[in-house]
Amino acid sequence: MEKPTVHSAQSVRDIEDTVRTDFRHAMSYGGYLDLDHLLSSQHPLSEPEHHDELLFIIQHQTSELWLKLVLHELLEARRLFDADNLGKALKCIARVKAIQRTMTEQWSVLGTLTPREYAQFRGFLGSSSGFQSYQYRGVEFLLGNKNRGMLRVFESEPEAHALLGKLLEEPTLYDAFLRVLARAGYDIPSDILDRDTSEPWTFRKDLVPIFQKIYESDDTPWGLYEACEDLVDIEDNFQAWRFRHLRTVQRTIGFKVGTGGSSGVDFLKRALDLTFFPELYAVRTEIGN
Ligand code: HEM
Ligand SMILES: N[C@@H](CC(=O)c1ccccc1NC=O)C(=O)O
Repeated sequence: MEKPTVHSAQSVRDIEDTVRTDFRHAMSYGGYLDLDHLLSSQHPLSEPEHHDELLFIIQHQTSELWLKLVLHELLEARRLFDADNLGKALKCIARVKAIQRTMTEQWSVLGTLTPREYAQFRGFLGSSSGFQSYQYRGVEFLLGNKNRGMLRVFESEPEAHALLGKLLEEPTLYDAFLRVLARAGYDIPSDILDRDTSEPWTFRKDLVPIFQKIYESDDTPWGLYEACEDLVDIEDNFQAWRFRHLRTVQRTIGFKVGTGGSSGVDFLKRALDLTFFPELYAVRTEIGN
């Protein structure tokens, strides 16, 4: 006779008696997370409502939540660089890198939106566009892609304008790191340390031998080497996000002009030529054994 198969798995789990069920006077999940607010913040505009507009809204809202945390962590990393607390700064950067990977993988969700589905509600988006994301622009500013002209987009949003104005003036994460290097004894030219930090970063050839020393010397403190590689990782991850955005845009709207007024794919392509930390890439050409 065949043995009966024993199934230990069940389809119902008992709720333990100790599980709390009365939240009239106690903090609950929804209360702590303000879910009423969060989950009533999706307002599709299409009429009749298009099934896929909710996907579009949630993809953007989750991206904005992650960008909020990226900004929070990068600001803390910059503060920790200023305090010469390299270990903790790198912990913040590790979190940023993990968020970036999640944001890049998230494009696969929007990739399920077909061109026709998007065309059916695109008209309801009017002139709104990701180009107007102040948090995205804030991250770019903090990483060194400063552009005063971008502020004009935010003239009708005073808080966003003020935040970007501040980030435009302040030192970038890279500025803060170069100051760490100067304090650690590396010969960073003084005009770099005193530069007008509201200007975009421009390539400095004289930094390349300094990075070469960091990369080639066995005496380099590990944290400094690691910080250099982390910056390269951040730039790499940023470019991967831009590339997936570009490819998603191309498969969804082809070569149509953007709702924000740009040429679309062509405009986005040009962002792939941008670099935050050019010397950290240039040094690779010089590295020997
Ligand atoms: C079907 C989906 C999407 C399409 C067709 C699309 C299209 C575009 C286009 C054409 C631009 C150029 C500016 C313009 O003229 O509008 C742009 C910029 C931008 N989009 Fe999207 N986008 C999509 C999804 C997203 C998502 C999910 C995000 C996440 C936040 C996003 C963030 C941005 C950002 C930050 C920019 C500015 C990029 C830059 O300055 O280089 N986009 N998008
Ligand atoms: N620029 C997009 C529209 C778009 O994607 C969008 C519209 C409103 C809010 C966020 C958006 N996302 C990224 O640009 C387009 O041209 O179709």
